[in-house]
Amino acid sequence: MEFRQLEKRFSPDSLVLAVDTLDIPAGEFVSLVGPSGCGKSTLLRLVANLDQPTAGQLTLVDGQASERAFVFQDANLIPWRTAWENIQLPLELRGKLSHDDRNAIDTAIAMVGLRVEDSRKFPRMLSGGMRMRVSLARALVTQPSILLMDEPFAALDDLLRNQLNEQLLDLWQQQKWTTLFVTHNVAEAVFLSQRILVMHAQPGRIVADMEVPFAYPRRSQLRSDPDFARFCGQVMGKLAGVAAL
Ligand SMILES: Nc1ncnc2c1ncn2[C@@H]1O[C@H](COP(=O)(O)OP(=O)(O)OP(=O)(O)O)[C@@H](O)[C@H]1O
Repeated sequence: MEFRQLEKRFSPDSLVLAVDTLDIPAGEFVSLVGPSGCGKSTLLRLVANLDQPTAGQLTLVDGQASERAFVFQDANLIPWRTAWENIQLPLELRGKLSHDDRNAIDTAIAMVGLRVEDSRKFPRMLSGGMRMRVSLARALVTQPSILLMDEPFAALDDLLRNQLNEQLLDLWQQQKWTTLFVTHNVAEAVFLSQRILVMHAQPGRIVADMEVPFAYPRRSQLRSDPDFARFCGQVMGKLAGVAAL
């Protein structure tokens, strides 16, 4: 993913996002952190092709443009469809469902740890964590090469969030999507990512590009490692520097 002099304005006199040079290799897990309104979601929307830059270029190389999937903070499920039927939706939009599509749905359900009996339920019958698993399965069913996640676990309790973080990492290690993950939680960004981009507001710019020095697979014990706490402190320091600007 190559960003070159990329700019986004919503009106001529307000520059919301400016990314001069940024390269994200295929398969990398990158988190974006920064103050509210600094343009994190805008950057994700540009990568998702949900919005267009007003200047510059964003190039997706190596066939990455083929499939991009987006997971939002709100699971955004259709209430009158079962979980299974929600997951089926992106395949349905491509055309008539094939036998392979049905297998892909079953695989996605198994990947996110959803029970088959829960996949037959309607969203209102599922917990917040299960709804997020359905939302993730709906993103994964298309076998994306790019996964865009905008605070997907922010509404969940810490225990569940940690569990889902670990499961997400296991899946990423198997599937190696190029992943852009927006979060306000520094520990979550450090636990998940290979690289953290710290952003600054007005206009949204990347002010620090930090490599996370922990090997995969990462297990829950990492969260109580003093080196983990130290690195979180460094990221917090960059964020505090941004807030002080
Ligand atoms: N469609 C739009 N029209 C006008 N302004 C917009 C639009 N979308 C976003 N903005 C503005 O662009 C800026 C960046 O918004 P964005 O949602 O990308 O920030 P963010 O970093 O994701 O914020 P948060 O952490 O609060 O979710 C904000 O000032 C916002 O008001």
